Amino acid sequence: MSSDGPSKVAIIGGGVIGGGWAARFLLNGFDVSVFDPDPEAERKIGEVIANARRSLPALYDKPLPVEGALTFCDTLEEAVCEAIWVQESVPERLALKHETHAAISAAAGKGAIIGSSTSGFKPSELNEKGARAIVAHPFNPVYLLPLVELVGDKATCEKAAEILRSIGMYPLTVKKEIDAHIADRLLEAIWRESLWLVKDGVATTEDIDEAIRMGFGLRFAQMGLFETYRIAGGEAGMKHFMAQFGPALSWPWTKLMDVPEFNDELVGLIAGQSDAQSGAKSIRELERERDDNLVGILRALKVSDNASGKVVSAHEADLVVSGERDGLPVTLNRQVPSSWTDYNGHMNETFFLEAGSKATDGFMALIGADAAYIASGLSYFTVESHVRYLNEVHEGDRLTATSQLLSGQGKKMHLFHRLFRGDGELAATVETLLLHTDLKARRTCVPEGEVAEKLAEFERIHSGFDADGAGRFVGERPGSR
Ligand SMILES: NC(=O)C1=CN([C@@H]2O[C@H](COP(=O)(O)OP(=O)(O)OC[C@H]3O[C@@H](n4cnc5c(N)ncnc54)[C@H](O)[C@@H]3O)[C@@H](O)[C@H]2O)C=CC1
Ligand SMILES: C[N+](C)(C)CC(=O)CC(=O)[O-]
Repeated sequence: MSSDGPSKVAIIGGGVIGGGWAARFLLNGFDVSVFDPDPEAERKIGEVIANARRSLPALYDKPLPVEGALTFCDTLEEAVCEAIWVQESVPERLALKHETHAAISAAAGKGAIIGSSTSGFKPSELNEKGARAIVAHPFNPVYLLPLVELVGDKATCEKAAEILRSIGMYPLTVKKEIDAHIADRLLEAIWRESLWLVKDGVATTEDIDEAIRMGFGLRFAQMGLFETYRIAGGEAGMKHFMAQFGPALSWPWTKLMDVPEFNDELVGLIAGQSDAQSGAKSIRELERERDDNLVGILRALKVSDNASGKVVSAHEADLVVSGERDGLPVTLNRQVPSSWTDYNGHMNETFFLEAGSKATDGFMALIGADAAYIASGLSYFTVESHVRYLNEVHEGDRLTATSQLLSGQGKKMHLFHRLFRGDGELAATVETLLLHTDLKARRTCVPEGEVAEKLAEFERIHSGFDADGAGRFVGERPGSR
């Protein structure tokens, strides 16, 4: 985003991938203009964006920027005009890519990044008729998966990488151009071998999916291939692994050098089994199932600070929670993820406390008891909390917390958090008492310096506000005092 307002991105081709790019940019505050001659494009992109809205914000414990504006254009030229990034996602046919890139190059501004989502074409092929595109190959769903393979002009790839990081993605620059880049070459190997296994009657499409998701698929999200196999070599590591399994390279473990004949019979066999396996659910339902699982996995990796979880954390660090409500600081602002809801169809009790705990973290940052302070060996420990559940909260609701300091005397920090729903209703209060603690000695101690000063300042300001609902005992009737 520029200081003059949101920057504009153009999406040329708004199918599965173009729609995903549109959602990723839009939800990160960019204005997005789409050109796609399909009369159904607006409906389809609308459905993809709806799925993105319920999943992408759920990755973060902070709010994403204000959403940009989405415009559908009648011409490619109109979409591209003044865009800082033009992303082509038309079908994978080289002649169509040439035609489209000729039009984009003619219409785009000189400084605009022109990216192609191509799964397999090299930049030298895309540009053989004079265009200036780089490959920016994403993964489906583009709004959730961080990886984008960048191939082509170094300076353009560097500029593109910076923008991709700002929208929570992970740019991987491919060292030399090659057909199908990196990941699709790996996927193609699994895909071809799987087609053989179904064609030869060894396994059904469902058996193959179970073989992936019950086993090595689980490993791949967190350690990839080489780190996983290093561990599989036992204490002797990769050398031992290679000594043991190296000979398999010349055993008949693979048919990769051969491809099954691509004909109607093969398509019928695979599509028929796939329909039997998953046809009871619509594609949009399957997408939502996939997205919920991906959010869960990405959030788990965020907690363990591993793999793609690090990308989510890095993006989250750039997001800001700020502002005031009723004169009190806003210390939490986030969307309620589906993983916070339960069998009663609303936010589970546990997560009100989690939200209160995050609001405490937010308040600690405000008084200078932030990550650097904690790393210096001082922190706060919670010793008591009281949650009042006042109104239901549902998946997708915007949850905001304000924090009021009731007392900051000595070692004590007594906070009263109010949790509000997006419609402004008070959903809960979390009253919590914390003690300032020396992390090395594991003993309480009195805070000094900036933290003590800020506590005194907040206490002075916040004492002027009422704290209706604070100090109640469990089971106390409303209005009984
Ligand atoms: N589907 C996937 O899993 C992935 C696909 N890709 C790549 O993304 C690109 C697009 O693939 P999908 O989105 O899957 O295809 P798609 O068929 O879902 O969408 C293509 C869209 O382009 C539109 N289109 C056709 N001609 C056009 C033109 N002249 N100008 C503007 N729009 C036009 C179509 O109406 C359609 O909406 C391909 O290069 C593909 O290799 C990349 C990553 C993953
Ligand atoms: C099947 N595919 C080649 C279009 C896959 C990709 O390009 C990436 C993905 O999302 O799997």
